[in-house]
Amino acid sequence: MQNDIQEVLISEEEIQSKIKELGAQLSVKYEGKNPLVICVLKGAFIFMADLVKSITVPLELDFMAVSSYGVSTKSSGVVKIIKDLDASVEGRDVLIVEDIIDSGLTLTHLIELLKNRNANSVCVVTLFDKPARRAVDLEADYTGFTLPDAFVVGYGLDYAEHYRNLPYIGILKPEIYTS
Ligand SMILES: O=P(O)(O)OC[C@H]1O[C@H](OP(=O)(O)OP(=O)(O)O)[C@H](O)[C@@H]1O
Ligand code: HPA
Ligand SMILES: [Mg+2]
Repeated sequence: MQNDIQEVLISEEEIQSKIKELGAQLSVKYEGKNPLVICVLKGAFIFMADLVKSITVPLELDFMAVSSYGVSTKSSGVVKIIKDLDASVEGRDVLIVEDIIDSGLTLTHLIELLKNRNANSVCVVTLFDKPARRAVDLEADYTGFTLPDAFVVGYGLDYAEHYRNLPYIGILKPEIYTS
């Protein structure tokens, strides 16, 4: 698996220290509240698990599975809901936890959906952002790292369902997805 990586972009240590910072900021933001923290599966599962350990206010968790990439390195533009939330978001302060914002299509769709379901507030935290690839005007409220325009894997992010378990973020050798 490591042999398929051309370059490590962000190390495990850098990721863990950034998540502690984000957790501290979110703990201040949600002081006195009981946010509903939504993990956008599958990619955000590792970030969500690490992030909530650094948030000190009481919170509830829910999970939603969406997919727009399939086995491709480009968004299909169609956001498929594979698993919906268990809880109602009506009147709730919702924190969406994403691993990466690329075209922005996934999040635009989700934010719209949660607002239509009458969430009291919707805030987005993403660990990674690739602003160069945006197809719609969208910015997260909290961002961990800004990435160059390259397809990356690791720390939850996959290529054709592989590499999610790498503890760092790396760029895949081009021959892996062009062959
Ligand atoms: O800004 P966008 O261009 O919409 O891309 C970002 C989304 O794409 C990836 O999910 P994917 O569809 O690959 O599903 P996965 O999390 O199950 O891998 C990623 O985890 C984000 O949810
Ligand atoms: O760079 C990426 N890697 C993996 N999944 C993704 N989904 C959007 N962008 C990416
Ligand atoms: Mg994916």
